[in-house]
Amino acid sequence: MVVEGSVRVNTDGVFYNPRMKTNRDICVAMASELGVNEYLDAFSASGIRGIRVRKEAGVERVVMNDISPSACRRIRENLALNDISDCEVTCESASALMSRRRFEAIDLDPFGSPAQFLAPAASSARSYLFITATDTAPLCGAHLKSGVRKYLAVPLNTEYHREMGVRILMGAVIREMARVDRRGIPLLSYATEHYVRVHMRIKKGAREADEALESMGYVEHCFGCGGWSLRMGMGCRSSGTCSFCGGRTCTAGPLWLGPLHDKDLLRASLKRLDPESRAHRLVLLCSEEIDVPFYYDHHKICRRLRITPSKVEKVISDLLEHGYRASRTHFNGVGIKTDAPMGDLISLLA
Ligand SMILES: C[S@@+](CC[C@H](N)C(=O)[O-])C[C@H]1O[C@@H](n2cnc3c(N)ncnc32)[C@H](O)[C@@H]1O
Ligand SMILES: [Zn+2]
Repeated sequence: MVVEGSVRVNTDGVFYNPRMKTNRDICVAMASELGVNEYLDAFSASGIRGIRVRKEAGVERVVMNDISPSACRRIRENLALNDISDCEVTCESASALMSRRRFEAIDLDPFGSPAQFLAPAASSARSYLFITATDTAPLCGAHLKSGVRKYLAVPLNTEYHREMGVRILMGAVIREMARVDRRGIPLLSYATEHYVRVHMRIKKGAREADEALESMGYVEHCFGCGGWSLRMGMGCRSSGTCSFCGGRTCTAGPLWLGPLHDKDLLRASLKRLDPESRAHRLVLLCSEEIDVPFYYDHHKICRRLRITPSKVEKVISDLLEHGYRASRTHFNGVGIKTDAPMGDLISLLA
C-alpha cells in the first residue's frame, strides 16, 4: 500500500513511480488553481493521479483510463479504498478515447514519448493539456534521429539540453494545435530528474494559432564557443557562422522560443504546495526565472575561459548591475539565464 498526498493506493501489479510524486503534487496544485472541472487521466495505471486530482484538487468529473484491464481493476479498487464512487473508469487506447470524446483538461503520462498522442489530444482537450515525456534523450538531442522522427524537429545536445527538450516538446504541441486552429499557451514547463513536463492552456481560433506560431523558431548554436543566436519564425534562416567566435554553427528547431510559464499562476499555485516540498522549490524557481530562451552553464564557460568560477549569485548581481536581466534557472544549478550576449558575459567574467 502506498500513501501519497491524502490518498492510499494499492500498486501491486501496476506501474507506480514514487519519484513522480513531485510531478503529481504540482499537477494537483495546477488543477485546483485553474479551477478545472473535468479531467482525463489518460494513462492512469494505479489511478493515483486521477484520485489525487478528484480528492485533493476537488475536480468534479474525473475520468481514469488505462488500456490494461488489470490496471482498470486496480483503479476501481483504489477508488473504493478512498471512498470515491463518482469517477468514471474506461479501458481503451488513449488515442481512441480522445478521438471519440472531448475533455476540459487532459493529462498525458504514457511510457516514454507522448509524440503519437499529441494529435488526438490537441483536438480533444478543450481548455488544458498537461504532458509528461520521459524520452529525454530524443528530446534533448542525445538520440538525434529518434528525436527528429518523434518530434519532426532537430534537437541539439547543447549545454542547455534540458531546456532544449522542453522547447522541442512544446514546439511539437504548438504545431499540432495550430493544425486544428488552436493556440497552446505555456503555463508551467520544466525538466527535472528523468522527464520533461508541460502544462498548457488552450485558446481557439485560427488567428490565435497564427500568433502562437510567431514564437516558434530556430537556435543557431556554436559548439566551438558555446554561444547561440535565435531565428524567429517557421522558415529557417541560419547564417552558418557564429557571431561571437566566427566558428561554424549548427541549427536546432523548429522549437518554441516564447515564454515557458505564466508567472502569476505559478505564484498563486505556490500557496497550494507544502513549502518544504520539492514541488514547492521547483515551482518557486520556475516563477523566479526570467523568460529568455536558454541559459549559460557558468562552470562550462569558466572551464573554456580557464578561470575559476565565482558564485552564480555574484555573476547574476554583476549582470543586473550592468543593466541586464538575469536569474538562476531550475534547469541547471549553475545555469544563468540572461539577455546579455555571450561576449558581454565573458568580459564580465574575465
Ligand atoms: C507511466 S504509466 C502511468 C502512470 C500514472 N499516470 C501515474 O502517475 O502513476 C503508463 C500507463 O499507460 C498504460 N498504457 C500504455 N499504452 C496505453 C495506451 N495506448 N492507451 C492507454 N493506456 C496505455 C499502461 O498500461 C500504464 O499503466
Ligand atoms: Zn562561437
